Parts: sequence; structure tokens; C-alpha cells
Amino acid sequence: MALRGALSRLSHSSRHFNHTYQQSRAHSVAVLGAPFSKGQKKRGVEHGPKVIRDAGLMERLSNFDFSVHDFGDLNFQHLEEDEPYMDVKFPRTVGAANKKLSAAVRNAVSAGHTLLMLGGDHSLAVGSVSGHAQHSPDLCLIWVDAHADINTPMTSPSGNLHGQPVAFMLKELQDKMPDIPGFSWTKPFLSSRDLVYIGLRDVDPGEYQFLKSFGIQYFTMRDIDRLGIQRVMEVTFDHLLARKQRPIHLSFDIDAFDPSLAPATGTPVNGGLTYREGIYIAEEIHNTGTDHYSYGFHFLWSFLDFLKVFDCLAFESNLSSSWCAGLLSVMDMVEVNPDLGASPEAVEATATLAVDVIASSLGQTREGAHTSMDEIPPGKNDTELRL
Ligand SMILES: NC(=[NH2+])NCCC[C@H](N)C(=O)O
Ligand SMILES: [Mn+2]
Ligand SMILES: [Mn+2]
Repeated sequence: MALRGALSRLSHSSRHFNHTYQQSRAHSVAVLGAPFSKGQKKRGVEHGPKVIRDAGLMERLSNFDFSVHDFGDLNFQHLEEDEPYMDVKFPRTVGAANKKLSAAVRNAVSAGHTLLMLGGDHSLAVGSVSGHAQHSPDLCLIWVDAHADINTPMTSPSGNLHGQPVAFMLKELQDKMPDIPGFSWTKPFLSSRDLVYIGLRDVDPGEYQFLKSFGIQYFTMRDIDRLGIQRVMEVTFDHLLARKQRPIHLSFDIDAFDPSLAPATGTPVNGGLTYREGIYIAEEIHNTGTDHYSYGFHFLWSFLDFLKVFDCLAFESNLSSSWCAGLLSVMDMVEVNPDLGASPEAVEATATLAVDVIASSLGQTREGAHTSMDEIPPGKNDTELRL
């Protein structure tokens, strides 16, 4: 009984600690458009930022308690002289765009914003994740996608750089990556244990080799069928956050969804996430670092938190203060291509889905908002609610 009491006190203190982590994170979201398409061959994905905005992004974000800063769209150059390197298409153009994006992401995160990057094709993750990592070297990466995007120029079946961004990041692939023109500004910065894939169902032979030989944690659609999305998210967070709470980079490729939900995208693959699975992933990422979460090694961390209990008490008065970023620090939403929808409705459905995922990642809930009683308008709190 006494042990029970001590344990519950310890785990209670861990809640306080988690709150202090959130409170130290900024309460503002920056939006940055990256209208870029040279990481693949289909036109139209450069209009992704526009259609996601047109689907009501800023209005949706204005419902939250954080401030929103729209940094507009980056301006990318198309280089005239850009011969393929091996089979890789537009290497210098993609390299230069990512260099620019990387600096922008680093600046936004350093200024204290939670950043939302709107693509554009998925090659942009090179810049987005590397810029994030410059500010937060301990980040972890959750990659939600039908594809693993971990090809090297030697294993790529297409030569498209949107199928290769992860290969630029991983330290384990350093000696397998040639010096691709346009990319000398970036060096591998991520360990394979800091990455989890969710939603895979189209993995190339070379990619499969890398996933297996580096022991990367991944969940295919089959794994989601077997385990359920709830268990998948639990294992994801145990894998990434059990040792310590740290910033999350969420790279969300809209083709993770089933093509019936997200038809306007360049490389659709049947058998994707349902609407509810996608929203659940986003909600769980938002919920990281909050009360109801405890990851592996709970006892140990609770004890460490217990040691911190005194400096945490000071934060208690802030606890009611609304919005928390959780651990999400940067989110990419990529591969929405309005030119590939069969109808305006198909395009709108895809873009609205992107907005829904973004809103859930930033705290929109299906149970309604938490409001304290004194925020309910007068007249509604006593008599009417009691009826
Ligand atoms: N971000 C994406 N949609 N990537 C699709 C990649 C398809 C294929 N694996 C390739 O390397 O070309
Ligand atoms: Mn994909
Ligand atoms: Mn992708």
C-alpha cells in the first residue's frame, strides 16, 4: 500500500514535469509554403501550398489559442544548367531549394515557433528536417507515408529525389551516398533509431535492405491491420521518447492516406490509411508530453521527475493556460498535387484532408475543447446547464 502510494505520487510528479516541458515551448505556429516540384516529374505539386491555404488552413488555425504567423511562400529558382547526376534528376535545383528551406526552418524554430511547412514534393524534407536538426540536434522523426523515401541514387528506380530524402539524413548511409551536386551544404545528422515510419506499402528492394539492415522501426499498412493504430502509436512513442522527451519532426506525405481519400497526389498506392487512422496519428502526436502519457521506463523517469518536483511546483499556476504544443516542433505536409485530381471535388477533398491532419496535429480534438466554467458565457453556466 505504502509503495502504491509512493508510486502514484511519483507518477503524479511526472505530470508536473511534463507540463514544465510544454510550458517551455512556444505558443506560436509559423506557416511556410514551399512551392517546389523538381523532386519528381509531375507538374502541379508546386501548387500544394495554395490549395491547402484555399481549403481554409488559416481560418482553422485561427480557432486555436496560439498565435499564427504566416511567412508566405519561399521563392525557388529553377537552374538552367542542371544535368542529371547518375540517374538523379535536377540535383542542383533540388539541392539549392533545400538549402534555402533549411535556413528558413532553422530560423523559424530558433525564433521559438512551431513550424508548419507546406510542400511541394517530399524532397523538401531534406531541407526541412536538416534545418530543424540544426536547432534541435536531438529531434526524432516520424515519417507517415506509403513510401520509405530512403533510396540512394544507386537504388532509386525513378531517379526522383522525392524518393530519396531520408538517405541524405541518415548517418548509417553516409558511405553509400555519392557527392550529389547541389547538396554539399548538408551532412547526415540522424541515426536510424531516431526514425519511425508509419503507413508503408510500396517499398523498393534497396529500401527494404536499408530498413532491415539498420533495424529501422517501421509500421506497414499490414502492421496497422494487425496491431491497430493505437498500439502502433504506443510502440512509436516507446521507441522514440522512452529515454527522453524530445522535439518531434512529423513528415506527413498525403499519399499515406488511401487514394479514395487523397486522390490528388503523384504516387498514390491502394490500401492506405483511413481518415480515422490518420487523424488518430495526428492527435497522438499532439498529445505527447501531456498528462495522459507515460512511455517505457516509466518508473525511472518518474523518479527523475520526482527530483524535479520542487522547481515544477512553480509552474502549477500556469497549468490551466490552454494550448500546449506537445512535443511537435516541425511538421511537413507534402505531395498534395491539385493538377492530378480527377475533379475540383477530388482536389478539395485532398486539400481539406491535409488541413484536418494539420489541425489535429496542433490540438483540435474530437471531444471538444477544454473550457473552464468561467469562460462559458453568463446565463449558460448555472440555470441552463442544470436543466
Ligand atoms: N515522396 C514520394 N511520394 N515518394 C515516392 C517514391 C516512389 C519510389 N519509391 C521512388 O523512389 O521513386
Ligand atoms: Mn509517398
Ligand atoms: Mn514521401
